[in-house]
Amino acid sequence: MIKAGIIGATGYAGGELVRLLLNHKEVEMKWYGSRSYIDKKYYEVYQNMFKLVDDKCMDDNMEALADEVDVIFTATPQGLCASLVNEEILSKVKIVDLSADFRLKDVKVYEEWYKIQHKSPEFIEEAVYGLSELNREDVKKARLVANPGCYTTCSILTCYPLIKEGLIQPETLIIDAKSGTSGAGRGAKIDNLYCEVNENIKAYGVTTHRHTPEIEEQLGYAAGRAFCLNFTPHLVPMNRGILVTAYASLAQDADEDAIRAAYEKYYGSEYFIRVLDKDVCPQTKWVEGSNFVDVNFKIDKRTNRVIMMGAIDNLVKGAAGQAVQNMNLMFGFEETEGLKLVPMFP
Ligand SMILES: NC(=O)C1=CN([C@@H]2O[C@H](COP(=O)(O)OP(=O)(O)OC[C@H]3O[C@@H](n4cnc5c(N)ncnc54)[C@H](OP(=O)(O)O)[C@@H]3O)[C@@H](O)[C@H]2O)C=CC1
Ligand SMILES: CC(=O)N[C@@H](CCC(=O)OP(=O)(O)O)C(=O)O
Repeated sequence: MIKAGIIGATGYAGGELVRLLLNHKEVEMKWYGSRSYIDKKYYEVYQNMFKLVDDKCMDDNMEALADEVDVIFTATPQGLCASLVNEEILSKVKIVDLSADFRLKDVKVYEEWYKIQHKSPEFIEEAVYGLSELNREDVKKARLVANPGCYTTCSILTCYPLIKEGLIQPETLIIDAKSGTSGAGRGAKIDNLYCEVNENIKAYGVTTHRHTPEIEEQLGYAAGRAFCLNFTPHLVPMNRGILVTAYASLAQDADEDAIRAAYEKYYGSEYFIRVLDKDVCPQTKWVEGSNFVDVNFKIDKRTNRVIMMGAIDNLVKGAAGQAVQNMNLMFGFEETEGLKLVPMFP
């Protein structure tokens, strides 16, 4: 058994990590990190943990935590992990950072989109982008994994095979994404009040959302060249779930058979990615509570464009589930351990 600690255990992503790790046969949960709830019982923060977790919340001291556990998850706001990590800590523990601190390889891009100064750029190069399906071998060897964002996970996985196989023109790519409100975290914000979200749908971060450079960077590697795309997120009145609808012009010679073959080539043997049957459009409910991503596509012959679709649970594959999948790879466990969750429906 390995010992695990979470900094930011009281947030939505941290709470989901606790739920998954309590069911993981190789992990013992040791540290429920928080700033606001130190010395309160964890179940007082999340009553669904009553009789399941008796521990108290601890502070967010990464130095002390590194002496107690084998793996640290940082499920904290942007900038925090980068401000705490150092070589001594990384020589003792492995870290899976759920924030964006180590996702972008160019620190200038990070500072421009996140509007904060990066506190430990020396670890950016070493950090492995933790999209397990694309970077499995590197994740296995990593000390520091940058867990991808929720929109980015769904967007990249939905489009990757077509870009990698040259079946679409990358510069024409437009990604429209919709998320449930848990994507915004547990903190009180006016934008997330019931009256603002219920019976409503709105775009936000148009042309400025910070997941844009992350998607561009990863899909740029697949394309073999840098390119720009349009990414527009929307907030919808659901608790969980992300639906991506992406549009791109077909490359010459790309047809339905070639596209289906590309999805099968990259995802046919993946446990967590399901390429749905022809004409079946992904729905967030079909993956809710699970670590699955469902993808599919349709060609519009009138416009010679392909519409790619993907659905994930933002808190599972989009955050905590993917973090556990990465941890499994880093410690040589079965990749699916603790994650063979059947989706909840309805
Ligand atoms: N929600 C989602 O769907 C996804 C979230 N993420 C990322 O995961 C991370 C956590 O997100 P989420 O759970 O949604 O956010 P929440 O706002 O729900 O939780 C934030 C957590 O961080 C802790 N925290 C806040 N400020 C500090 C600080 N200065 N020092 C130490 N701890 C602090 C909070 O603890 P306390 O209040 O007890 O002090 C809380 O546990 C973020 O980086 C987010 O971008 C990634 C993918 C998806
Ligand atoms: C609905 C909603 O607000 N979603 C969040 C994305 C959550 C996420 O994945 O964020 P990080 O990249 O910061 O880890 C947002 O748009 O900011």
